[in-house]
Amino acid sequence: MAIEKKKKGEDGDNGPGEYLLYERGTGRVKIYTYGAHITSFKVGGVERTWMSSLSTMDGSGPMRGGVPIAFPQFADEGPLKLHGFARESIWTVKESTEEEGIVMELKDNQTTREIWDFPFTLTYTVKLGEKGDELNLELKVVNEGEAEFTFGGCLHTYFGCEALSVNVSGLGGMDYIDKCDSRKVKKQENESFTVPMESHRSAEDSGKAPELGFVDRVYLNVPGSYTVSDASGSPIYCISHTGFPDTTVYNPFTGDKQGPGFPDFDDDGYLKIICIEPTIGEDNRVKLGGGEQWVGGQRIKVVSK
Ligand SMILES: O=P(O)(O)OC[C@H]1O[C@H](O)[C@H](O)[C@@H](O)[C@@H]1O
Repeated sequence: MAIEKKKKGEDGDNGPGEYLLYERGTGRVKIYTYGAHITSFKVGGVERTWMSSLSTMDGSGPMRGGVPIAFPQFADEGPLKLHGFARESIWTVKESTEEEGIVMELKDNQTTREIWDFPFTLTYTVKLGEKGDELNLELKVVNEGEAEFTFGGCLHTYFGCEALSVNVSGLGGMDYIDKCDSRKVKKQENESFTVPMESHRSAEDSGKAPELGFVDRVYLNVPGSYTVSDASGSPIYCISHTGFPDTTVYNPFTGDKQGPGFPDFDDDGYLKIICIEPTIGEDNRVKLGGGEQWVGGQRIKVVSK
């Protein structure tokens, strides 16, 4: 099989609807039409993303893990529901071939118009490289109307890893909004970033003692090229993005994951993931005139076996 389309419930699947399994080389991707949400990316049989075992899977809300798509709003940076509606919409499969990948589309409809009154087409292309160890994600936004609109968003990629021992390089010298510290703008001095040592949710924000480890940062105007390495310095993922101005780095660590906003996050989930999300944050929202288009993408190369 190169690509197989599966119906809701087929093969005992407990997910929110139709899904596709896509294989190329040693790579394998599982993606639902609900949210155009990738819930699995394996290379050589090893899972490289992560899904929470507590995730909603019945289509009644966003799924926790994999690669959710946020559009037309990033996080709570605007009037819409957290991360907008794209991750909870049903997309249409436009194309699915081994070489060209899977192309899914979302157009405005009555539901989206009630939330955000603009005509648009989103096209999401998910393509494995020939060997299967590289995954290319591309999101295209077209303004199908005449009036200008602005949008934010992200590809909220959850990378599976030993979160407490990895290093992320490529963020040194960057300014970031520390969402765990009253959105203060700070500069990352070190070239290399590790989860537990540098960051904490401030007492001011949580109302509790600072929690070592909670990371929720939006790095601004980044070049967008990162390497996630293990404790011995061996690279695990080489990641780059285009089009998106910002990068969010996110790991909820202990404590807040069990708060009202995180009932779907495994208790030990923070040990297993780091999110590195190509982002269009509040200050860099994209303006699209009638008929104009915008394209952004993330490239993930899996380096470790
Ligand atoms: O809980 P979710 O809606 O999936 O959002 C998860 C997270 O997404 C981004 O990383 C934001 O920066 C976080 O502030 C938010 O908590």
